[in-house]
Amino acid sequence: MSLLEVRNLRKAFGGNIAVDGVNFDLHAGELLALIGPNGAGKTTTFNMVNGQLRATAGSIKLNGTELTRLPPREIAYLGVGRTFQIAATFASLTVVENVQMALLAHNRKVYSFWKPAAAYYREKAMALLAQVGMDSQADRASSELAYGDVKRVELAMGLANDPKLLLMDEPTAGMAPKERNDLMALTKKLVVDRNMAVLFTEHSMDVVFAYADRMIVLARGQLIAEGSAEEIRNHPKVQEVYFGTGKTFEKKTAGAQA
Ligand SMILES: Nc1ncnc2c1ncn2[C@@H]1O[C@H](COP(=O)(O)OP(=O)(O)OP(=O)(O)O)[C@@H](O)[C@H]1O
Repeated sequence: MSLLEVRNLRKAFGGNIAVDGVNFDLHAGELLALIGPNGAGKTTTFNMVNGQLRATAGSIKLNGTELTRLPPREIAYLGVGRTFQIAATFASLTVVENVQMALLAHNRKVYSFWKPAAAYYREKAMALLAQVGMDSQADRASSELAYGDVKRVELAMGLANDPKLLLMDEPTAGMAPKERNDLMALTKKLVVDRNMAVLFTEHSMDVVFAYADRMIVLARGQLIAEGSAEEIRNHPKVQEVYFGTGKTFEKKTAGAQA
């Protein structure tokens, strides 16, 4: 059985059908990219998987449990995580405190005014930071971190609920090529080490082709292709929808920059 089974998933916003009968599977230990041009329905699909949006029709099962009528909290509890965007919210906290806050949220603890955040889950938070290579920077202010390091901390926070499936919405947006590759190599390692699944959206085709085990392509709400980098690159429908968008599918020449 697949970890995640999406069947005939549909979302209409009034007359606008954002997701139109989408089917796909995702297995433990797999890094699956969800790609497609702007407005294809990627974010809407994501938001239905984690319960932020209610599907108009169709089914989403995690290990056989139907998610479509569950609230986001229950879905998180069942093992669907999502990377946080900490930049705006928790810049005033230290690195480790950010992860502690994510652990607090997951464990439904009520934060007490009289007990500083530093008192909760420090050890567990340090263990998560070690997994993303950020334990040596645990007590720094998050606001001082380089962007690539912020993304690592976000990844550690996403692991706070020990997810079976982690959703990552454009994880490498705004990053330089080297940082991008480091973050995706780390993500891939976590997928293997933890035997979890990752579903990620991404606009950088280089990242997708280099790291995804498999990819699915949406266009105007419909799934138009599914397969390996090679299959997607050569898929006529994919080439058609990307034609003119500036995203190319040529094979990389030897020595080309990722
Ligand atoms: N809350 C909403 N209300 C109405 N229409 C929406 C809403 N959210 C998304 N849509 C529409 O649904 C379609 C799919 O949008 P979605 O954001 O899922 O695409 P996307 O593939 O994530 O695009 P992008 O790559 O630009 O983020 C678009 O036509 C969009 O305008």
